[in-house]
Amino acid sequence: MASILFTGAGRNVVLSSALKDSNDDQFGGVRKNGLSLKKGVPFTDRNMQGLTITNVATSSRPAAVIPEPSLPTETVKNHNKLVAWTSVRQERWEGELLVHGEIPVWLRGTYLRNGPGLWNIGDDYHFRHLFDGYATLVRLHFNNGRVTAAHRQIKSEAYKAAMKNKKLCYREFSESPPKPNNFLSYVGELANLFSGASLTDNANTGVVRLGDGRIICLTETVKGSIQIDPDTLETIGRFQYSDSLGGLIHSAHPVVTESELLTILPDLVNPGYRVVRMAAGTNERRVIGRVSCRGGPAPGWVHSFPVTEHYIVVPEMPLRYCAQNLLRAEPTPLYKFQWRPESKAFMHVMCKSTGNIVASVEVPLYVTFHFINAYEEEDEEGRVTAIIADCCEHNADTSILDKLRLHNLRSFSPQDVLPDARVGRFRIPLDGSPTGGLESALDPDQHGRGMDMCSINPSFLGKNYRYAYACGARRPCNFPNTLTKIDLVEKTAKNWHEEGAVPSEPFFVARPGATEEDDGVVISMISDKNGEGYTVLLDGSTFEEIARAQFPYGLPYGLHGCWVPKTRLED
Ligand SMILES: CC(=O)/C=C/C=C(C)/C=C/C1=C(C)CCCC1(C)C
Ligand SMILES: CC(/C=C/C=O)=C\C=C\C=O
Ligand SMILES: [Fe+2]
Repeated sequence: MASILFTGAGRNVVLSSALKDSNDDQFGGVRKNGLSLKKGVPFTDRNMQGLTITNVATSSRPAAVIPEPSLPTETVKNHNKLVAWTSVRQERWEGELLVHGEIPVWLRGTYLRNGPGLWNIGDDYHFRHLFDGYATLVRLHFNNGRVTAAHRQIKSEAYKAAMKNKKLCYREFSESPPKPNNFLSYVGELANLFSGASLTDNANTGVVRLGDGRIICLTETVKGSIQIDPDTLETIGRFQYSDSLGGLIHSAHPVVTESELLTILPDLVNPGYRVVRMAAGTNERRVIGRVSCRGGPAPGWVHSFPVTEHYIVVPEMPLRYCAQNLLRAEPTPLYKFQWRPESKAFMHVMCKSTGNIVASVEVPLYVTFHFINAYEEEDEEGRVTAIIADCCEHNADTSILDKLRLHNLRSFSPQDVLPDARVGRFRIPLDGSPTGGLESALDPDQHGRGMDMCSINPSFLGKNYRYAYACGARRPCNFPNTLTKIDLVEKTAKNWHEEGAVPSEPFFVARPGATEEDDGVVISMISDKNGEGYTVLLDGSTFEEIARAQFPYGLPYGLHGCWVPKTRLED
């Protein structure tokens, strides 16, 4: 085992790198024939981009051993370049991060982030779209003002098959294995699609902590629900639903509380949506209710959905699944979807306890991936008159999907090509009115007309709330490049920005005992323009930076995270 000593302000950080072939890793191994790391180089130097490492451990003792690890040649080109859209494959990496500023001592626990961090299969196959990449977990563990980090690939069947066979083996978001060349194999392929056998289980979108403590990584295919160990980031295995509900696809973002998981299963055969509940401690989903589509011919894409205290809102977006596109091997402009404005847009409201639909209204056309939150609006007598549901809304323009192609993201032109987005606020009346409203909750210029990747204080889930955190824009840009705190009452935003950097979803963690909604910190991981990576902590209230912790190499962009509080047992 070799170690790299990194010295920084008042603390020694040792990255011990096992530069042997690892027995527990059937795919990896350190790549050879690359650059050598200079002895004694502090880790703020740009020296470890794009590493493929099998095993790294940390140590807090001062180390004298200075290794010369080999880096892959391709890492050279990442120097001085944003690494957000570059594959960084880590079969396993762990290390303590150098902290600047002060991490509050009350912040004790683990932030896990999932996302597509590997967009190639060897040298020959390169994915096209951000959402295609193989799932990559990053872990930040906060304890007593210190941060340790880890980084590891999820071993889905899709990932293992790709690494073993050196080719794409399952249907990913935008890509499918090559088309069969004769009728018989085409029929087989059809059967594989409808049985789900050819769909990916690459759980690259989110990670949730169930009420019973199990950690599940998710994508939009039901089979892509994978349990991981939050301490080691090891893949435990597929999360098996014990019910017989079937279903091939579900929302990438279930709503998870201490007692249950709620999710939506779109029904492509008989267009509609099944809303299901899985109680904590079980693997069994039970149907709460079903709602049929009002437009057609297929359900709208449900990447996420909002809930209030008593209701589940089922969005029916005019960006709909498309059976023909699902069958195609080659990508279409909207991938597996189709924009059907003539089919209109709807919002359905289902009662959580009965499954009854209490409202189903037509709303203006919209495009969203992420709902922020929802709540019940009451009159003076306390009667619920409407549901307010907020989302990151892309002005009913599907072009954002194309902008998330890797080619576009990697084009570092100063052109302002990120389409405008806003906080879209739906008002869904519960008085039987046939239509609902959709307006901007604040002037989108407050957040640079960019808006996505949101979080709230989880204690305000489903309740009247004031603050949302998200990624916004400092123009010109081709991707959201700020962190923004939205005040929905004052209709203002506070913005954090560092030139050339791409921040990931700001994640709010409340201070234990807090009484104010914004009393806590916001965590984000940043890929900066120099090819480096760090995590930043902002004060949830002032939105000022309070600390940053530097990674020894740049991180690929990641999507969504969750918080695993430190348990008493760990004290
Ligand atoms: C990363 C992200 O936000 C979304 C990922 C979505 C995926 C992987 C969707 C995959 C699908 C298939 C492989 C076939 C069926 C349709 C669909 C759910 C889009
Ligand atoms: C990263 C993203 C949209 C950015 C646009 O402004 C959407 C991610 C969706 C999946 O989680
Ligand atoms: Fe998402």
